[in-house]
Amino acid sequence: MQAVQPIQTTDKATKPMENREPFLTIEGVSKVYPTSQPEGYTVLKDVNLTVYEGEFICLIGHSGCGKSTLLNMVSGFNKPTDGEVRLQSKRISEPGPDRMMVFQNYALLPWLTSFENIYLGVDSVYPNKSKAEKDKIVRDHLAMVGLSEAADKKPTQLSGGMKQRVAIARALAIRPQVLILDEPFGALDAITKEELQEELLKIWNDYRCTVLMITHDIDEALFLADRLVMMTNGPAANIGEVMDIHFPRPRNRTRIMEDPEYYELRNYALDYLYRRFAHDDTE
Ligand SMILES: Nc1ncnc2c1ncn2[C@@H]1O[C@H](COP(=O)(O)OP(=O)(O)OP(=O)(O)O)[C@@H](O)[C@H]1O
Repeated sequence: MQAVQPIQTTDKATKPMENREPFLTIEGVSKVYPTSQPEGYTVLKDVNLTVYEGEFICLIGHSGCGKSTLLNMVSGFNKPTDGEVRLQSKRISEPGPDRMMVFQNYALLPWLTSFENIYLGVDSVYPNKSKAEKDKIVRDHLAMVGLSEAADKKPTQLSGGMKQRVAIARALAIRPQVLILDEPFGALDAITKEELQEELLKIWNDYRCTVLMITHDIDEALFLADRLVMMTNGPAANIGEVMDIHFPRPRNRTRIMEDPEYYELRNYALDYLYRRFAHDDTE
């Protein structure tokens, strides 16, 4: 039997990787939402994370700890109260085509076809490309997610998995540097979810963009991520630990699940979430 390696975690989340420049930097980020109380509600306090180019990062933590708030500050839809988020050396202050988000509820425009939903983003980011070039980008991305046949269908004519494929194609069609996924497979059945996880890994392998993904599913994180960021509970949540996931790529689900380290990591994350940072959801 293969020897089990010690689980590598860090509480600093800024561990330097050999000779690599930080790509995305979350530095001293706090967020306070206004409330009727003068001090407001501190969701996040002093969050620090360094992400390297091409990494696949999953983020896990109990409901309400501030995961979406944190990723919304990377997307630029939300702003830190203190601290800053930088992409390369540029401070993020607003949304931009270098960072695209995919949400659990797909967020497709219901009156547009799959083709038109993707075209809309391509057209706004590449206004100087010809119609033929833009059409080709859309067709290539529909093909990438296996939906060429569904180009003319509207969201109501698509299954949940198909809608999420369109949303992923739409995000990637404009070639973002960072893909931000907020529980993208949370509403899908188990089989569709596994299919899409595998497709996402293939696409990420081809594109090599940097991925930040919120999930509630430890197995999903272990299959997809290079590192699993584990949040503490709110209020004033931050990053408790970061777990390194070293399974070789390309990943094969069966092979990973036969690896004794899989259960070591899984149990470690479960223990973190349900014992050390147990959360009373009735609160
Ligand atoms: N715009 C806002 N104004 C005030 N409070 C907010 C706002 N957005 C989020 N919150 C609060 O901040 C906390 C964190 O919310 P957030 O959605 O970031 O958590 P989460 O970890 O992503 O939760 P979940 O896993 O349930 O999606 C919650 O208590 C939420 O009610």
